[in-house]
Amino acid sequence: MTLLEKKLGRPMNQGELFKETHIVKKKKETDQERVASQLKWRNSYAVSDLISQASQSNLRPRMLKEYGRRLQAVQNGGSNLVHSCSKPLAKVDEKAKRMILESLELQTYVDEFFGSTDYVFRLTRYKEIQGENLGLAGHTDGNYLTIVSQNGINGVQIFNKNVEWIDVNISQNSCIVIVGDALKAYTNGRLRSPYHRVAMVGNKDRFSLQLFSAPNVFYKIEAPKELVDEEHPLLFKPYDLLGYAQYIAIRANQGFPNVLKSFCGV
Ligand SMILES: O=C(O)CCC(=O)C(=O)O
Ligand SMILES: [Fe+2]
Repeated sequence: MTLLEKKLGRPMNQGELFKETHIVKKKKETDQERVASQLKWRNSYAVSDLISQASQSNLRPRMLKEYGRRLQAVQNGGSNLVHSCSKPLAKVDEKAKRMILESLELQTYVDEFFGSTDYVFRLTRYKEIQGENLGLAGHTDGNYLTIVSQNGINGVQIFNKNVEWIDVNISQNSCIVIVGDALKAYTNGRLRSPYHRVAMVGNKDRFSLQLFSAPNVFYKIEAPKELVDEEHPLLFKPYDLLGYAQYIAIRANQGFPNVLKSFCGV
């Protein structure tokens, strides 16, 4: 149970779920405040939150149980809203992953890859604030793929090679597919995980749905031998997501682009 659920004495309903992931930024924050508020915000449903909280303390068994309970609820259709919102994103996720594996001629790994994958679905509301409003600071995702769907309000920005933040502008019915560090490592760097953030500039609230697919926390993330040769030497030592999340948690945030390389780069 989350703290709010403990207080309520029952699981949260959808409205409360939205509130819990609600980001409000009223003033320019110091770095310390930003990290603190991000950690507060991240106290929701992302697998990385769960792992980082879990790995930091004796919360682990309870958090994992809670995580299991929520996944079960979604799988059982226990929450129609969550189920109906996440299903189309799951389809995109599956299609994208199949295309990626096929394009790298890794068809024989499809079962193992999908079999080792866990999913977390998250709903986030970014509140409209006049002026500067950084909804989520720069980071790379640690998982395989993140599928983002939004209510027509753009906000995601990608950091490009020219050291500029580029807006990701998509049409109302499209979604964004973000490659995470686990897929970068698995593909031995064939796919890159972009450094990105959420910056709100408009005057409307932004609602975003995110489906995170990730290797289960103990799965050894290792590039298949087919992707490693003289021309493509192994870039990352095998690792698991739990270790990676612990590494990031110790550093308090994910705020630098080459965190994967610094963690397990060869
Ligand atoms: O809310 C969004 O649009 C993207 C969020 C994101 O980048 C993340 O949660 O890792
Ligand atoms: Fe992200």
